[in-house]
Amino acid sequence: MTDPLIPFWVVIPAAGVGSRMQADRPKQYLPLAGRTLIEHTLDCFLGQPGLRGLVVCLSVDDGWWPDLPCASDERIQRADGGRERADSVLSGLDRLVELGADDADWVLVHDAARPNLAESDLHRLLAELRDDPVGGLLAVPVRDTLKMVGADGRVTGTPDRSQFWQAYTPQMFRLGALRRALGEALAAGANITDEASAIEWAGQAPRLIEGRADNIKVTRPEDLEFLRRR
Ligand SMILES: Nc1ccn([C@@H]2O[C@H](COP(=O)(O)OP(=O)(O)OP(=O)(O)O)[C@@H](O)[C@H]2O)c(=O)n1
Ligand SMILES: C[C@](O)(CO)[C@H](O)COP(=O)(O)O
Repeated sequence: MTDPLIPFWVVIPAAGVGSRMQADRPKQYLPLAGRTLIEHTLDCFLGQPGLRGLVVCLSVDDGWWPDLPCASDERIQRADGGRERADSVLSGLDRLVELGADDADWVLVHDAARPNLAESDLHRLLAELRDDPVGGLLAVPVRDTLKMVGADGRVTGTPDRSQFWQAYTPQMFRLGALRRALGEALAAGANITDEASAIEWAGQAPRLIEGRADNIKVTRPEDLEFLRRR
C-alpha cells in the first residue's frame, strides 16, 4: 500500500472517436461487464485518497456522456477535447489551473481507453516518482521480436528489442512543466503522441516504471474481446 497522502490531479483524455474500433459509438462508451469503458477507467481513480481533482476531456460533440450516472458526480470536472489527443490533454491541464492546481502539483494523465489499470500499478507509479525531479510513466519492456518495415511491407531490419519499452498510461508529471512543454511542443509542430514525448522534447528524461501488460489501450475490436473474455 502506497502512502495515501501523495496528492495528485488526474486528466482523462476521452475526446477521441475510436475510428480503429469501427464501432457504432466512440469506444470509451462501449460496454464492458455491464458498464462503459470510461466508467471503469474513472473508477480507477475516484476512490484514491490522494486525488485532488479529476478532469475528463470530452468532444464538444459528445452526446453520450450526459447519459452516464457519473456525469453528475461532483468530483468529475469537464474540459473540451481538441483535434488531437495532445490538444485534449492541454485543455485538461488548463482546466486544472482553473480548479486551483499549482505548477508544482503532480498530474497523472490516463487514457479513457485503458479501463484495466491495476491499483497496484497506480500506487507503484506514485510511490516511485513522488520525489523524482522529472516524472515518468508506466511502461512495459517489449517481449516480442521487433521488425522494421519497408514501403513494400517487407522486413528491413530487426532492432535490439532490449532497448525498447511500450509506453502506457498513467503518465505522471508536474503540472507547470507538462503544461509548458506540451504548449511549446505543439506550437512548434512537434509530433506529440504522449505526455512523455513533450517532456523529452523539452530536454528532460522521464523515468519508466514497469507495469502490467494487461493495462491495455482498447484500440481495435480484439482488444475489447480480450477484456471481455477475462
Ligand atoms: N483528439 C483526441 C483523440 C484521442 N483522445 C483520447 O486519447 C486516448 C487515446 O487515444 P486513441 O486510443 O487514439 O483514441 P481515438 O483517437 O479515439 O482512437 P482512433 O485513433 O482509433 O480514432 C483515448 O481515450 C481518446 O479518447 C482525446 O482525448 N482527444
Ligand atoms: C498515450 C499512449 O497511450 C501511450 O502509449 C499512446 O501514445 C496513445 O496513442 P493513440 O494513437 O492516441 O492511441
